[in-house]
Amino acid sequence: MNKTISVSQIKDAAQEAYAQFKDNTGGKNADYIPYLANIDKNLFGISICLLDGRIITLGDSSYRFGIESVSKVHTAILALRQYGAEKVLKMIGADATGLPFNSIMAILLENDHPSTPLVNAGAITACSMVQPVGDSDKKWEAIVSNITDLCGSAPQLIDELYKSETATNFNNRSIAWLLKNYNRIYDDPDMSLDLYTRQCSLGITAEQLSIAAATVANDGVNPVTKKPVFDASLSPKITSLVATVGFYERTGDWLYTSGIPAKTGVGGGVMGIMPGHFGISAFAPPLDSSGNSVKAQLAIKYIMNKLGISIFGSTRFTITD
Ligand SMILES: NC(=O)CC[C@H](N)C(=O)O
Repeated sequence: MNKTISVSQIKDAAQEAYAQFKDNTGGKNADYIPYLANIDKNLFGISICLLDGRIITLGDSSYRFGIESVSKVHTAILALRQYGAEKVLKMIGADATGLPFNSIMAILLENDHPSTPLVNAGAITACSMVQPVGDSDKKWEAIVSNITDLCGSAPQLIDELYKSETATNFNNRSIAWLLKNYNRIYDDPDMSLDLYTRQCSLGITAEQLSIAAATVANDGVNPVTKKPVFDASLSPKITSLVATVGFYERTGDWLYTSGIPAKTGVGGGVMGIMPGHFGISAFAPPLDSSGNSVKAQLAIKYIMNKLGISIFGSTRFTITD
């Protein structure tokens, strides 16, 4: 089936989602990172970036929140840019773990068979791969400049979050050294962990994340700045990683109900990719038991279902004025 969807239909669906879920009180802020526990739980924003560069925003879409695990997508893209698709598959992998994002059990079970850059272990490995290996400052510059290219504007480090997370990331410290034990980390483990912690502490807006998602949906060309960021051949690789594990152990339920590959973070952000059509992001701090924003999930699901589209469906659609 073919159909057209107008920009005003998309705007209406987003507005309805915003109005319907604004006062939802489900979920609870992440509390294992002290900074996140204190963020206003009523914040709620939605942003959709179309491939012609138009952006539809609602609510707190320009509030800077902790990007957290959504940054795993960005740094996976950087590893893909620097190493290519084949090497990333060999050095990290592209499988779901089926376990929580910070699982140590997953590493033990996988032994030397790697998984994905979109859980903590693989994301720390991705940070270890960022070139130039051995140079923390230059690696950090590469990570930030890649995120800037994808979002079309710079993220800003939330120093308090970085300190809060560094002081409490004991589980991630174990992961970094366990990776070393299995030869699955390619730079100094402490440095790789610090880069990972810092990238998670970057402040980002829902609007910026929707632009980054739209860049993936647009074969690597940022639809707002028009800058080519990565080779078009990498887009399906990135979307497949996001589809496989974007919601950790809840990824199947998410894809089944929403129809869009998306990645979450415990800061409350979600970024979804609709290849060839748009990038979408929603942000609200309270999370479900797997660390995924309750309101962001509800909003994105509502919009997808209202528009009647799914990455798995046979309906082909064109977005018109
Ligand atoms: N799921 C997340 O967003 C987790 C990110 C967080 N920095 C952590 O490593 O625990």
